[in-house]
Amino acid sequence: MIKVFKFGGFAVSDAGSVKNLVKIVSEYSDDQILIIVSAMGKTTDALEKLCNSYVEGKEDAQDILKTIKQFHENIMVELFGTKSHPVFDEIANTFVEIEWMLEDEPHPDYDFNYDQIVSVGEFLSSRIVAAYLNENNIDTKWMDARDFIHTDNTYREGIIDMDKTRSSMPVLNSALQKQTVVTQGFIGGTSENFSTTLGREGSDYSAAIFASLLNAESLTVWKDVPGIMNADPRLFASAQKYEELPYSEALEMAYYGATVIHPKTIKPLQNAGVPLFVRPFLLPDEKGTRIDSTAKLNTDISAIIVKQNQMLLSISSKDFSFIDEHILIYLLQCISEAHIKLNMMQRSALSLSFCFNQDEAKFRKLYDILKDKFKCKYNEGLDLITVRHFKREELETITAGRTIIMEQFSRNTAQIILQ
Ligand SMILES: Nc1ncnc2c1ncn2[C@@H]1O[C@H](COP(=O)(O)OP(=O)(O)O)[C@@H](O)[C@H]1O
Ligand SMILES: N[C@@H](CC(=O)OP(=O)(O)O)C(=O)O
Repeated sequence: MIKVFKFGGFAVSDAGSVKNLVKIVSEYSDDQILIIVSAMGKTTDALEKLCNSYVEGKEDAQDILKTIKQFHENIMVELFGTKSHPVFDEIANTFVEIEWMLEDEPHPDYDFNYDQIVSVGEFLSSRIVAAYLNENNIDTKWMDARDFIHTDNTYREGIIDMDKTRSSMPVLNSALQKQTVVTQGFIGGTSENFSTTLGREGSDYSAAIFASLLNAESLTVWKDVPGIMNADPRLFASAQKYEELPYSEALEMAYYGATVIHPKTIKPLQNAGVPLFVRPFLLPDEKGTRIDSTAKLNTDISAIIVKQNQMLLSISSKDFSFIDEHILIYLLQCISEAHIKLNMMQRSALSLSFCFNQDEAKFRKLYDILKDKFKCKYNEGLDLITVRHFKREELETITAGRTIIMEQFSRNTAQIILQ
C-alpha cells in the first residue's frame, strides 16, 4: 500500500536535511512512497518579498531573486558537487519562469502574481529532492502537482475541485506502482493551467488530499518537533508530547491555532480513515504522535494554544440600536466580505466584539464598510490564549501578571484575550 510522506520547509532547509530525507526514505524500500515537499527553508517568505517588490515596481526585485538563486545553488553544489549534473539546468529553467514574469508588467490581480511567483519555491525543492533520491539509487519520478490538484481561480486560497482531483489519481497511482514519486505541496492548477496556492502552510493539506484520494495506508508529516505537543515547545519549555490523539481533538487544536498542523488537514484524512503520524524529522526512529479514530484522548493534560498579534474590534450602533439577529447577520456578512476570520466573538446589547489576526488591509476594508452606521473601537497587539480541557488553577498561572481583556468558557475550552 501507499505511504505518503510530507517534508516541510525545515526538512528541506539545507543540504544536510535533504541527505537526512533520503536516509529516511531509504528505510522504506518495500513500500510505495509518495513524497510531498514544501519550499526549502524560508524560500516562500523570500518569494513573497520578491512578489511585493515586483508589484510595487521597486528596484530590489533582481537582488532578491539573486539571493534565492544563490541559496538553491549552494545546496545543489553541496549535494551534487560539480555543476554538470542535469539538475542545475532544471533549476535554471524553473527560474526562467520568474525572470520572464519580472520583465513584464504585473497582472492587475495581485493574488494572481503572487501564486505564479510563490509556487516556484515548491518546484525548486521538489526538483532537487527528486534528483538527489535518484543520485542515491532510489528510483524516483518528479511529477507536477498541478496535474493532480485541480482548483478554481481563487488565487492564494485555491478551492480544490475534488471530483476532478479524484479522477486524476489513477495516473499517480500507477506511477507509484513502479517508482517513488516526488511532487509539490501547497500548489494546484486551474483549468487554464495557471498555478494556484492553497494558503500559507498548505502543504500538510495537499498531503492529506493526496493520502485520502489514494486511499493511502498512512500520511506521515516529518516536523522539527517530537510530535503534537500540548503547547508550542517554542513558547512552553515544559510542553509534553501526545502519544495519540483522536482526529477531533487534533482538528480542534489546529482550528484554535496550533500551527503544527494546517487546520484543513484533518477532515480529508478522517473522511477516508487514513491515520496521520506527526514524527520528528531529526529522530526518525521515534514514533511521534498518531492521530486516528481509535486514539484515546488524555484530558489530564490541557492543550494550550497561543495566537499572537490579535486585534480586538468592538462594533456598536450609533443610535443605540440593539445588536439583534438582523444586525448580527449584516455584520457577519460585512466581516466575511472583508475576508476576516473570527478567532473569538462576544455580543452584548449594544456591541459585537471579536478578535482576529491583525491585518491592516482587512481591518480598513471592514472599517470603510461600517464607519457611517457604526462606532468601531479597537485594541491591537493582543494574545488570544485557548486552553482545551482547562483546569482553573492553570489558567491563573497562564494569565498571571497580565491584563485580561475578555474571556469565554465552555465545558472543554477556555479562551482568554490578554494584553
Ligand atoms: N502544539 C504544538 N505541538 C508541536 N509543535 C507546535 C505546536 N504548536 C505550534 N507548534 C510549532 O509548529 C512548528 C512545526 O510546524 P511547521 O513549522 O508548520 O512545520 P513544517 O513547516 O515542517 O510543516 C514547530 O516548530 C512548533 O514551534
Ligand atoms: N511553502 C509554503 C507551504 C508550506 O506548507 O510550507 P511548510 O510545510 O514549510 O509549512 C509556506 O511556507 O507557506
